[in-house]
Amino acid sequence: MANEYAELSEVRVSVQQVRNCAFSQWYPKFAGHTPQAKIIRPLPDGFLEYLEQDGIKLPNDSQFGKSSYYAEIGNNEDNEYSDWEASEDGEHPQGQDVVQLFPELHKELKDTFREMGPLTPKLTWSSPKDATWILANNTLKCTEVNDVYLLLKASNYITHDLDRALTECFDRSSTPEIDEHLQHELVLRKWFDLNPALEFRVFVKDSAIIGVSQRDLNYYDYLDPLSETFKDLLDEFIEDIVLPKFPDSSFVCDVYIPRPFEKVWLIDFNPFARKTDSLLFSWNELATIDPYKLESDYELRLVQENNVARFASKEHSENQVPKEVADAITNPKAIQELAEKWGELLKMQNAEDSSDDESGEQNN
Ligand SMILES: Nc1ncnc2c1ncn2[C@@H]1O[C@H](COP(=O)(O)OP(=O)(O)OP(=O)(O)O)[C@@H](O)[C@H]1O
Ligand SMILES: [Mg+2]
Repeated sequence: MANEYAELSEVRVSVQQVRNCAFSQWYPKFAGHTPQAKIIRPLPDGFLEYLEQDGIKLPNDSQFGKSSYYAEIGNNEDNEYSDWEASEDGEHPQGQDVVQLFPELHKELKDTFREMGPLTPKLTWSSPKDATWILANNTLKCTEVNDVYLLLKASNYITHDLDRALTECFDRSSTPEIDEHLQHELVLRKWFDLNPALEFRVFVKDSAIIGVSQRDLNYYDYLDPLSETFKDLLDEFIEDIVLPKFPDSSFVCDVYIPRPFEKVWLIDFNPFARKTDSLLFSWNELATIDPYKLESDYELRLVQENNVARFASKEHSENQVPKEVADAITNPKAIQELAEKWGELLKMQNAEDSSDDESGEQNN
């Protein structure tokens, strides 16, 4: 009975390894290989306090120009909320004091939008990927400062960065002072429309690639024939660009390889640790691959046509709605089409149910 189950393989991660993956630690080393970003560091205490507060309050300052969140809302007969009455000075009652917590940062963010245009935010390690539902476009694309606040406030991943980033580290208790001196940063990445099919996660162990996974877990028929092209590009990129500059020999690195498949873009570093999503691999598998004994080349794993259903319930799916529904929200014609499709599906299902009943009756 003793060895009936294989033990879970240990994947040890140190505080230093996690810190190496903080955006500001690696970004300056990879200029020209990673999309443009601005790092704001240190963050004012008032902003961290704001992020930790329950509830979502948005600033509504008239000083720096109007926000679309307030531009069209006014107190009129059609929307007589009781809250409005509390505010006699014409200001939105919700937002009166928020901006006072971090006025300089608020201004800096607005200036950054003016310089950079649309952008996507990230805290020290994590982006608010689980909170896209809160923006009208259902993506991480922000066009104004309030989009940034909404995403960050609505995300559990951001809370994790603030409260539990180092919990998994084996040497954490021996370095308690590190927790106190953790300096968080806000990263503002210039937005570009990337094709999720061409994003990959590269697992590097002891300076060798041990596996690569597609990052978006949908099936794309054109990826398989390109596997060798991707592997050649990745081998060169990790060997020549990443390994000489990244301080660790084991890490997980996210990349983007757009057409015409000549250049690899670095998106992010993550610790080689269980809390990093292993996507199409399992951590047990990754932990037990010995890079010195890899029999053949590493595997670039793609979602196959016949196993899409396995990944049908995706990460953050509790926060997602089908794309058709999201699109339909802004398009009346799409709503009509969606309703028609839905009706057809219901009819089909009813037909199936009644034929099941009939065959059931026959069997009885
Ligand atoms: N500059 C950008 N413009 C548009 N989209 C971007 C940009 N940078 C990143 N993204 C998108 O945001 C996603 C999340 O980014 P990133 O990998 O940095 O987040 P993360 O929170 O570290 O994710 P994980 O938890 O999986 O490590 C990427 O997969 C990519 O699709
Ligand atoms: Mg990451």
